[in-house]
Amino acid sequence: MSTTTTNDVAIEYRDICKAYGEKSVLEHLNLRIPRGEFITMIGSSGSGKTTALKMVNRLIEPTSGTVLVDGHDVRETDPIRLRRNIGYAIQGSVLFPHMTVEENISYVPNLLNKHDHERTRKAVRTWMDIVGLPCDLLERYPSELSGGQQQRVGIARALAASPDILLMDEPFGAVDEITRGQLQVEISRIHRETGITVMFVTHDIGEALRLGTHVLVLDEGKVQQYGASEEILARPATAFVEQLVSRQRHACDLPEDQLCACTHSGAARARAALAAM
Ligand SMILES: Nc1ncnc2c1ncn2[C@@H]1O[C@H](COP(=O)(O)OP(=O)(O)OP(=O)(O)O)[C@@H](O)[C@H]1O
Repeated sequence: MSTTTTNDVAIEYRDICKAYGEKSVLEHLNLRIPRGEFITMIGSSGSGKTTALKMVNRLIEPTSGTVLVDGHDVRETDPIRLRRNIGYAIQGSVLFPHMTVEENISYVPNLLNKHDHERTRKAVRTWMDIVGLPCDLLERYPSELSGGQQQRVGIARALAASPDILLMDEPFGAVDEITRGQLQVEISRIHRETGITVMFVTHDIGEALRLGTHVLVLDEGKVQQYGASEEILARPATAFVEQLVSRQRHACDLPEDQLCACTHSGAARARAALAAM
């Protein structure tokens, strides 16, 4: 039985349903995300991942049910205050085009530290370092950066106000494989070092299994499985999850019959597969 108390829970979905007109998009989503977890969300296109993510910072409201952040119903929290504590990074560049890199990253910290610009100046340089960007890019405009650099600036901007929660919607979808690998390493390190709670939407099952402390698999608005990567690989709960992970297993050259068995050796093989990724 879980010993997680309400205080340890960063985000909670309580019986969330969402419909657009007649179309049901999320059905009775119940999920508790403990502080400091890195949740990856994966599923077919249109399965409700972005919808679920955007409910945390109130960009989307549920049709019924309650979303809690730090134990508080988000509907009762001022959206501006709520969003200051929640970083948000999405695919592609969403930087302000008319602002330099420094102005982009310091935008929210400047709102928060109105009188202490030196503190913000130092924080921006620290975040540049953390996301692996040289400070000589600070005076450039977004159009003068590569896609990977823009993505890193977007992550630095999302993190710059030191939020407790980071929402990422396919943040590495628009970059090449090498940059993607580097960004994955960096976001893992940032998560380890800051203890931030991360929700991360991806279409890449390898990325979901590699980055997530827990993986949420959605299909047609319903949770198919929620568990650690080893668990998902070793014991897929539904045919949908089985199909999703089978290609990953082939990539790792693991015998499916052994992975599917509910045995310790299955989990050990799954761990070995993850370590080899
Ligand atoms: N504002 C809207 N009005 C009507 N339907 C919407 C709206 N926003 C999303 N939808 C629909 O809700 C469903 C879920 O969308 P959502 O973006 O949450 O899915 P997703 O799992 O993130 O998809 P993808 O992986 O393709 O990004 C889709 O069928 C989508 O077309």
